[in-house]
Amino acid sequence: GMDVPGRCHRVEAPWKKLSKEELEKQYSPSRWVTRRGAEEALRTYSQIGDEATKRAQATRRCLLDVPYGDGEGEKLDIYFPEQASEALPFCVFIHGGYWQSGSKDTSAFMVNPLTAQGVAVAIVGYDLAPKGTLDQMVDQVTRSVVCIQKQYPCNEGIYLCGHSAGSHLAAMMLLANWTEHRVTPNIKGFFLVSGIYDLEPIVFTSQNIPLRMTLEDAQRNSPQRLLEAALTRPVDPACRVLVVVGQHDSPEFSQQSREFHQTLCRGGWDASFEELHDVDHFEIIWKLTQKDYVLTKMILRTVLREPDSAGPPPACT
Ligand SMILES: N[C@@H](CC(=O)c1ccccc1NC=O)C(=O)O
Repeated sequence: GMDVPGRCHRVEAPWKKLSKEELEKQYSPSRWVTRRGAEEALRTYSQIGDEATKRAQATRRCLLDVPYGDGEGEKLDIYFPEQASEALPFCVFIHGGYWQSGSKDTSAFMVNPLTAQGVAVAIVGYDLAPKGTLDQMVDQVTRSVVCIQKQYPCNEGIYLCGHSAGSHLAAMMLLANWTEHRVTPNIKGFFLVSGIYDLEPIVFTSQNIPLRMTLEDAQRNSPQRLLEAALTRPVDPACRVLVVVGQHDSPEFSQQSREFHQTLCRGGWDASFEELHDVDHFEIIWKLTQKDYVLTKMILRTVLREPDSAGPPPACT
C-alpha cells in the first residue's frame, strides 16, 4: 500500500521480491567470485586453510582439541605467541561454511600473523548441520567463549571474529546472556566478516535443506531481528564492532552487513563498517594469512591498541 508519512510502518524486505533463482544466486557466495571459477574458489579456500593450519601447528605452541563441553564436536584449538604469558589478548575465530561445512582443523588462517604480534588465537569447532541445529551451534559458541574466559581469567580482552555463517554465530554473542554461565567474558571487540545477520531468506534457499530451519528457528537466531527488538544497550560501551564485507560479495550479503551495522549504531554500539576493496567472499578470509593485508592490520590495530590504564585493574584469581 501507500506509505503514510509519520506513521510507523515496516518496509517490505527487498529479498522477498526476488525470484527463487535470484535468491538462490544471491546466497551462493561462490557464484560471485571474479578471478576464478566457483569450484576453484572453494578448492583454493580449503587448500589455503589446510596449509595455514599445518604451518600454524608446526611453528606455534598450541593446545589442540581442548574440550569446552562433553560433545564430540565441542572442541577448540588455541595457538600461542612465542612470549609466554597469562595476560594475553585472545582472538576467537568461528569459521564459515553455511553451518554445514568447514572445520577448525582447516581454519587457522589468521594464526601466524596474529601470534607473531603477541595475540593468542582460538579456533572453535562446532557441530555442523544436520547433526547440529542453529540453536545448538549458538549455545556451543557461547560455551566456547565461557571456557576461554574461565581458563584465562587474566586475558587482556577477548575479540570474536567470524566469517560468513561464523560471523552470524559471532554476532549472536552480542546478545548472549552470560549470567547463567556464572562468568562474564572480557569481550572487547567483534570482527564480523561477510556475515549473514537475517536468516529468514536462507529458509527459502537450498542451503536450508541440511539446516531444516523453520521460519521461527530463523527469526529466533537472527541477530538483525533480535537487535532491532532489544531495548538494551551494550554492557560495555567500549566494546568495538567492525562489520566488513568484500567488494565482490553479492549485493544481498553487502546489504545484510550495511543494515546490521546501522542497527548496531542505533543500538548504541561503537560500530564501524568497511567494504574491502577487490576481494570476494573467500579471499577476504584467506588473505588473513598475510601480515600486510588490510583486514589483518585492522584486527591487529584494534587488538593491540593501548590497554585502557584508567579503568579498574582486572579481577584476576
Ligand atoms: N556452497 C557455498 C559455500 C559457502 O557458502 C561457504 C564456503 C566456505 C566458507 C563460507 C561459506 N559461506 C558461508 O558460510 C557457496 O555457494 O559458496
